[in-house]
Amino acid sequence: MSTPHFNLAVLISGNGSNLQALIDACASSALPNTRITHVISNRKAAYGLERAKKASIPTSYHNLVPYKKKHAETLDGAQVARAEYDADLAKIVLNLDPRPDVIVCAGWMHIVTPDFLNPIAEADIKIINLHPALPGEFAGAGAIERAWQAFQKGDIKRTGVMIHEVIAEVDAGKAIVTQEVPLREGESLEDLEQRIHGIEHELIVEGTRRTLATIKR
Ligand SMILES: Nc1nc2c(c(=O)[nH]1)N[C@@H](CN(C=O)c1ccc(C(=O)N[C@@H](CCC(=O)O)C(=O)O)cc1)CN2
Ligand SMILES: NCC(=O)N[C@@H]1O[C@H](COP(=O)([O-])[O-])[C@@H](O)[C@H]1O
Repeated sequence: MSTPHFNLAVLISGNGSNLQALIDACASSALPNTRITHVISNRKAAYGLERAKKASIPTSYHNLVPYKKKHAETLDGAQVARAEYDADLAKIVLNLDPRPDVIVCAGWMHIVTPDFLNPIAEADIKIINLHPALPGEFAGAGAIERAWQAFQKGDIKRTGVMIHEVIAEVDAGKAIVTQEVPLREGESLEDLEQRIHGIEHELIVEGTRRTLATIKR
């Protein structure tokens, strides 16, 4: 096999089914000459860590709680803790060898601040995120359920999935790829979630591919 030209670091917080889609894509022609060189989770119990280990991908666990405890008595402690956590997260990424070309947030449930984004941008590392909604809609956590509830109220007829660039404002970065998902009368939230997850698994690979294609070697 030719030496991979592109390195990915993947950030997760949970099951890791989107990470698995990327693992499988790197092993196929879907993401040629590309490898996942590190997985970072902010939750110890994230099953995605097991998926990474099964694929022999190095992992790191980086949790916010020790930072919150350290600054519990600090003025604006929550903000200071988050800033320190994010700065350390950037150091973890920048100390990786090989350094990633792209960081993929695949169910990463932590809002990163400029304390993370700025050092990453200075190192010319791109960062993208999977979000189960369309640009400008349902930003933040719980997007699928919020869209399903809006459909029940008759407010919308479709939702969607996007891969977008990560900026300080949550889920507001430039869309790289989007796909609309029509909503169906009588469909349960669970069934909608399954339908959307299937689309996510395809879009996270396509969004990563398009991002890698912009990298000048
Ligand atoms: N600065 C940015 N950070 C992140 C982005 C982004 O676009 N800009 N995307 C998110 C992913 N995400 C939605 O796609 C998202 C994840 C988590 C949250 C959130 O409210 N997190 C809470 C903690 C929730 C928890 O721990 O269960 C928080 O960070 O306080 C909103 C949106 C990744 N980060
Ligand atoms: N705001 C981001 C967000 O809500 N992401 C959600 O996290 C899940 C992660 O699943 P996974 O751990 O199985 O990949 C994804 O299905 C996605 O909808």
